[in-house]
Amino acid sequence: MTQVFEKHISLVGLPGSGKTTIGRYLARRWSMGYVDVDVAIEEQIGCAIRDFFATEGEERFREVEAEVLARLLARPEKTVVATGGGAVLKPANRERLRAHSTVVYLSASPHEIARRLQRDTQRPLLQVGNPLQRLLDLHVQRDPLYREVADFVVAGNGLSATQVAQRVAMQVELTPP
Ligand SMILES: Nc1ncnc2c1ncn2[C@@H]1O[C@H](COP(=O)(O)OP(=O)(O)OP(=O)(O)O)[C@@H](O)[C@H]1O
Ligand SMILES: O=C(O)C1=C[C@@H](O)[C@@H](O)[C@H](O)C1
Ligand SMILES: [Mg+2]
Repeated sequence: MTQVFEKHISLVGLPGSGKTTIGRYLARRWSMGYVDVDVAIEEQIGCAIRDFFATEGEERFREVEAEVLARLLARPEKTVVATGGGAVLKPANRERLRAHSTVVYLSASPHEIARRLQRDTQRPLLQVGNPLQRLLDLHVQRDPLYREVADFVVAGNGLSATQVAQRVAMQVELTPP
């Protein structure tokens, strides 16, 4: 179903909450473009985010992330935007997300996400001895920020990625913002 939206559709949530997976589904469903901010950042920096974190540090990464997000949200053609898990940390990013997109928070419990990402080696923030504890800490810090920026909150615990994607689609289609 081709949909005409006045704003981009942005997905926010913890690492592993399904932003990339569900973003791709929605873009296909609505015949819209899709962009993964992490991929756009890697194109700009010319290396893996994991390596950039290691060499340049998180603060520099957040600056690049803010630049890339601003550029993508300024594009006129409406796209589905899968943000990085930490995009909501900067107030300027939250303002831009709200101004230029309908924001969906994919909420999922740290326990569920830890199960999904058991064998992950790509997410720098989770390459620690106790990834579950890290996810619990990130959840405490970020859940209020994801909620602050969100037009819709969709809970994914116990649902498949397809089920979550269908719920997001129904919400956005039934309640056009
Ligand atoms: N609702 C779901 N149920 C089960 N598995 C899921 C669900 N959503 C995503 N997954 C799986 O969890 C993993 C992480 O999902 P994904 O890469 O889409 O998360 P992300 O939010 O984009 O993470 P990041 O912020 O690190 O980019 C993938 O293997 C994906 O298939
Ligand atoms: O949660 C985070 O802070 C991050 C999530 C990823 O999407 C990447 O943007 C990066 O690894 C940082
Ligand atoms: Mg992703």
